[in-house]
Amino acid sequence: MKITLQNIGRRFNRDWIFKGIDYEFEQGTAYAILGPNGSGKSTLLSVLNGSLAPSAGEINYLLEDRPIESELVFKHLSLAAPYLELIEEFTLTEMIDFHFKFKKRKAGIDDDGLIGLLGMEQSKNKMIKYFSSGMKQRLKLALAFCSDTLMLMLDEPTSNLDKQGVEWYLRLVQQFAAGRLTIICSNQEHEYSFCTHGLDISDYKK
Ligand SMILES: Nc1ncnc2c1ncn2[C@@H]1O[C@H](COP(=O)(O)OP(=O)(O)OP(=O)(O)O)[C@@H](O)[C@H]1O
Repeated sequence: MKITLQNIGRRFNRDWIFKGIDYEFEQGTAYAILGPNGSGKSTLLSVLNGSLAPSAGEINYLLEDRPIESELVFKHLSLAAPYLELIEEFTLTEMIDFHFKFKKRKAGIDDDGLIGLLGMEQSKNKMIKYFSSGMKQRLKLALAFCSDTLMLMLDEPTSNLDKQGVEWYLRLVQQFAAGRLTIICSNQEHEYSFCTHGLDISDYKK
């Protein structure tokens, strides 16, 4: 999988959030999208995952050298972000089963394996609405990591996680990000320090 940006810009009304981004994202590499609060990291991630059209420029996706339409890109990616909601009325087991109706599981990841990875054996039948904010964040991350997708896009992955949660996240990165195209939106070094490439939104403000 490869994503190519040519002269990409996005504006809301008359305000350009970023302009003139030329960049390539390649399979097997981890990228950090950096910048202060409100600089446009989540906006760029939405452009990259096909949920927001750019206002200028061209974005192209190649899967094994074949082009993919931006409307179909979602099939190949997993996204975890603060603005993505879990289904509060589901129990943990129901949420996992629902998620994997749409995405293939990574080999060897059954319900018990995933619940073990989360350390939530006691909460199998608890409704998501009774989960703490850290438990919800762990669940979003685990569902993204354990889906068999080529691209992993994580926006503020350690929000609501305590120190142990951050260590848990970094172990999942080691275990499940290898070989994928990984993109982390962040302004906290501990959550992106494993990334080998960085794109700073502040460089594209004009
Ligand atoms: N739908 C929208 N309509 C108008 N303005 C928007 C919209 N979405 C985002 N913006 C604006 O675009 C700018 C960038 O927002 P974005 O959420 O991408 O920043 P961010 O770098 O991810 O911020 P944070 O670190 O706080 O999450 C902000 O000024 C925001 O108000």
